[in-house]
Amino acid sequence: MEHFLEKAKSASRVLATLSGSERNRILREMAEALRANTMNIIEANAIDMKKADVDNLSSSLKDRLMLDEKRINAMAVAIEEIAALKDPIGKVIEGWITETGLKIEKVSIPIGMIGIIYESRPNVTSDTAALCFKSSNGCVLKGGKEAEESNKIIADVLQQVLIRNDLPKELIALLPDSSREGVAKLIKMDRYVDLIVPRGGEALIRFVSQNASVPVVKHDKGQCHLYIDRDANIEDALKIAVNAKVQRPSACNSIETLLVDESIASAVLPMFKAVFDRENTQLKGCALTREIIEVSEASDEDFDTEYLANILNIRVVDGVDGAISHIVRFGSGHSESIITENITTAERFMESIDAAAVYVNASTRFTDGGEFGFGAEVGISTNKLHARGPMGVEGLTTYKYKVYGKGQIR
Ligand SMILES: NC(=O)C1=CN([C@@H]2O[C@H](COP(=O)(O)OP(=O)(O)OC[C@H]3O[C@@H](n4cnc5c(N)ncnc54)[C@H](OP(=O)(O)O)[C@@H]3O)[C@@H](O)[C@H]2O)C=CC1
Ligand SMILES: N[C@@H](CCC(=O)OP(=O)(O)O)C(=O)O
Repeated sequence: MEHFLEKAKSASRVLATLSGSERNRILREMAEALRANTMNIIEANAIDMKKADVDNLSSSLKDRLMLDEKRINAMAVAIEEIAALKDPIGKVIEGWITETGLKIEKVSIPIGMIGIIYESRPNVTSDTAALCFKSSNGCVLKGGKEAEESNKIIADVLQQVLIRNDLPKELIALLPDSSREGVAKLIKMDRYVDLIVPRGGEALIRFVSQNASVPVVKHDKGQCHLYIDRDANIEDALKIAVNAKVQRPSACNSIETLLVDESIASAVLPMFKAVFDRENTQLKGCALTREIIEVSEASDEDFDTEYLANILNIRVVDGVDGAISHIVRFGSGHSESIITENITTAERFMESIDAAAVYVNASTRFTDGGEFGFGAEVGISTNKLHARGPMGVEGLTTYKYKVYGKGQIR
């Protein structure tokens, strides 16, 4: 492992010799290579999917894992969008001249070597590789075990492009030992790895936070909420609630709980039940909810559960403050939304909620690198430092001060 990481780290230094336009050209080649290998990728993915069937994996896991022509094309488009972004490296963020006449420039630079541990979602392999390459970072990727064959072929296709361009293939590397022991070693290799991004469920985040000596940017689970205020436009609220739960329940940015202002609960809950029944959503409710509509009981454990499935809790709360209290207790700092036409209430929610993305009158499903205009994302950072929310190329940079003198001494 150490030898492999040493090689990968020294490979990452080669990136400093490439101009932004060269990196973009190579990225566009990577996109084309993915398209050209569509059938090979689908074949490799079929092996993973067959194993997923044999192992009886959940429908949300299979939905994340599955690749078809459309999804592979979307991966290629994401790389092209990343290529089209402004170069995040070498940007003078600020510049000034001090009293002593020193010219100081704060300039963006790559972080170096990034280790990314993620779920069984093969598009993350090409998305993160492309984001790292664009921002001149080397990367070591460790995807979920269920996606092994898909990840291998995607990484291989991208590496072949590097080789054709006389670049070391280790710039985009899969962790050779993908076992839990391999992860345990990786997160302690601070000599070679500059940042670890764990993207996944609670067990992964806990393990990495407790054991890493490399700095970590957590991409934790999404325990997301939608609050329907007394001043909500109910037509919008119904549409947004359905989208935030049903469009892709397996995604971390989908909601798990609907919070409803008690002053409108008896009028609106039957409407929410009707729309969710049409979507076959399994509803669970608090005691007040169950006085109004017929649903099964939601316990505190349910309010703390990320279903990643078409299941939704409903809780009646005492206005915006009740919603904020619930979110403070159960939220995971990912994405939260309020539906209201009242600007004061909207602002109160915006200012009080401590999450990576806080929405007014929109679906939490928008917390996504592509939707934010970043081309793709390494993931949704639930950290406050160093990056927050969809982590794109900007989140993969740091800076240094370049100080130009004319013989000054202090
Ligand atoms: N914030 C964000 O950006 C995102 C968050 N998520 C969250 O991820 C979860 C869904 O992913 P899920 O399928 O459960 O993924 P897991 O958390 O089970 O797995 C993700 C990765 O972590 C590894 N892993 C898991 N547990 C450990 C551990 N204890 N020690 C070392 N490595 C570990 C897995 O390896 P292996 O497979 O080899 O066991 C895999 O590579 C949801 O909670 C979702 O909200 C998902 C996507 C984005
Ligand atoms: N980029 C994603 C968000 C990340 C995410 O949810 O990942 P996952 O939990 O693996 O489905 C999207 O909304 O498309």
